[in-house]
Amino acid sequence: MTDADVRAHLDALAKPRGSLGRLEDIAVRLARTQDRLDPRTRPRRIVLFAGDHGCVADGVSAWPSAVTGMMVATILTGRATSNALAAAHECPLRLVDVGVAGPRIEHAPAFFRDARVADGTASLARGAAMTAAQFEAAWQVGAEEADAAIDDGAALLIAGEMGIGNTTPAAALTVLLTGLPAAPAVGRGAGADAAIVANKTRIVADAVARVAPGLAGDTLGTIAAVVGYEIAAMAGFFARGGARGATLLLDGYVATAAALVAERLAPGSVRAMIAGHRSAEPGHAAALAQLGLEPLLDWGMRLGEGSGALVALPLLDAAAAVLCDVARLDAIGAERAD
Ligand SMILES: Cc1cc2ncn([C@H]3O[C@H](COP(=O)(O)O)[C@@H](O)[C@H]3O)c2cc1C
Ligand SMILES: O=C(O)c1cccnc1
Repeated sequence: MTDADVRAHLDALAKPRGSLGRLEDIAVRLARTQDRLDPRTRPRRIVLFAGDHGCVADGVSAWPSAVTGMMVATILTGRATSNALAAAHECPLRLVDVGVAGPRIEHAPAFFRDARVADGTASLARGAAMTAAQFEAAWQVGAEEADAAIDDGAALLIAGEMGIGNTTPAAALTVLLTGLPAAPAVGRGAGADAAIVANKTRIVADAVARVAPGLAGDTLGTIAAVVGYEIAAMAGFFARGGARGATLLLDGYVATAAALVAERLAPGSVRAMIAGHRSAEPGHAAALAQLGLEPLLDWGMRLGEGSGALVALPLLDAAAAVLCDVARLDAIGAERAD
């Protein structure tokens, strides 16, 4: 199926040609991700992956690592932004601890999974963030989550993340995998001031300079040196979900860094991806451009947790509804005048 096939289908519906404007472009993209003229956005699922980052001790975030655990606890009570938006848009949510550093959750609800690979990464400022084996373990957790969602019928998948410090590995991966210099790849994350941004920029530049020579020879090991557990899990989630024919709706800068990893290690994953929005993080545009993706929204959002993808989700519902539920012009007895 080609773009032209989807356009021909849209043009045969009971409406003037092109009258739904950009919604028709979104419909084409959605249909192509599932290779069908009647793509589905339901059932769907958002999986939030949580992890901590050793580099927070090196001063890359405005927030301490303990906030990751606090937000995990908040998500478990159903009162985080991600819970609110997921509920608003009827998207079942799961939460997976793949590398949080704090105490383990006890007596968790069924939507939580403890799949902790380690108690946070080592600092990418001082050496490898994780080993190749740890990367593969986290990737596998994400792949299992995609399998479980698709086995339950999900046609559309969103990955979200919670991990104080994770815009630093996201920037390092963007620099490593797009060639963007460190300065335009590094932003304020969850509210870093100018001094933190300067320190973060130096740490990202140094880490990438240290590991980049290994990229061609040991791609997985090089990525592992600057990744985070939640990012590795999101990459495995995307690679498996895309391979099994689900639509992948991307969130912001951190999720897109995972998408870059997925595409590098499982080429072709990008065919399943739709970019929900462009984050306020300055490197996001370059990361999306590397993947050839146009964001649906550009609203200055910079939260993560899958929030931008969840806000964009109704646009895909609208595109699917048009493709699936609108009558053909010939079926109502009319002829084209346009
Ligand atoms: C209360 C709170 C809730 C969040 N939800 C997502 N993030 C987002 O901000 C963090 C990344 O920014 P940085 O790299 O600057 O630390 C991640 O946890 C990300 O999910 C949050 C951050 C905070 C503080
Ligand atoms: O765009 C993102 O993914 C993002 C931006 C700021 C903080 N956390 C995540």
